[in-house]
Amino acid sequence: MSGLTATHVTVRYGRRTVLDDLSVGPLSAGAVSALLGPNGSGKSTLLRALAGIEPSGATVRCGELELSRMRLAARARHCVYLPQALPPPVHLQVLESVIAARRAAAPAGDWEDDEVSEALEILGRLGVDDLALRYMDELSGGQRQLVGLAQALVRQPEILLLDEPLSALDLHHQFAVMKFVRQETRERGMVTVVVLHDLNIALQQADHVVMLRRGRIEGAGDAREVITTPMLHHVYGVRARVETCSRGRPHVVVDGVD
Ligand SMILES: Nc1ncnc2c1ncn2[C@@H]1O[C@H](COP(=O)(O)OP(=O)(O)OP(=O)(O)O)[C@@H](O)[C@H]1O
Repeated sequence: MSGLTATHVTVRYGRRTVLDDLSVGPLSAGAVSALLGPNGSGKSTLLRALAGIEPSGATVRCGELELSRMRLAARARHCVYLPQALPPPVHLQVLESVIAARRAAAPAGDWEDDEVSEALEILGRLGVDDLALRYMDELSGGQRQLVGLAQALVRQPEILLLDEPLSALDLHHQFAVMKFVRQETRERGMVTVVVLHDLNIALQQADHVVMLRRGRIEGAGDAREVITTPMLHHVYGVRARVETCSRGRPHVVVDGVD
């Protein structure tokens, strides 16, 4: 499957136009693309427009799939969106909730026989299989975020849209989750788009970045080419350097704000 492309993305909230005729992509299959930018720059709005849950008039295509012509339920079978704010937890065991997500993705009568082992495997790869029999409404914020990721990944979408999936996670889980998401993206040839605030994670983990500012795309491409001193000043209003650490990896160091 080739990449995801969206053209003519226009979103208005009341009289305010937040995204004005934006074009994004192609965002490659088998690659992780990161949406970056300051608070309020339009990252979540763009992600919701890609998912089809924010009316935008956009044409959204992925390979042969004309997503913008599909009804939401059909679109959701190809494209899984994990919102920034997860819905309030229900009184379900973690394992039940992951299996329910898997079932929601499959047409009735087409359920997997081994859905318990599949759900446990995903939970295990996220390092939370020990939570399988705990109840969702008794989990911490970070644990809920990890289970939300398991629910998204178990649906095996062609397109995975994650809005700040690391926001509640500790250092270990931030890296473990990005590693897992990268592996799954490559192995399954998914198009993965993830909203991130941590530019160092984007530099290390994203194959492609899109930098937004006030609803406009200021740069798109390889993270090292987009995340530069002038760009950081222009977009975030910070005085910053992109240093190379002792292992040869780029790292953003902020010296001050304007
Ligand atoms: N439901 C809404 N009604 C009105 N305005 C909204 C709504 N949702 C978002 N906005 C506005 O649209 C703009 C873009 O918001 P969006 O949530 O897409 O930004 P963001 O880049 O994801 O921000 P953050 O990093 O803070 O999550 C902001 O100015 C925001 O106030």
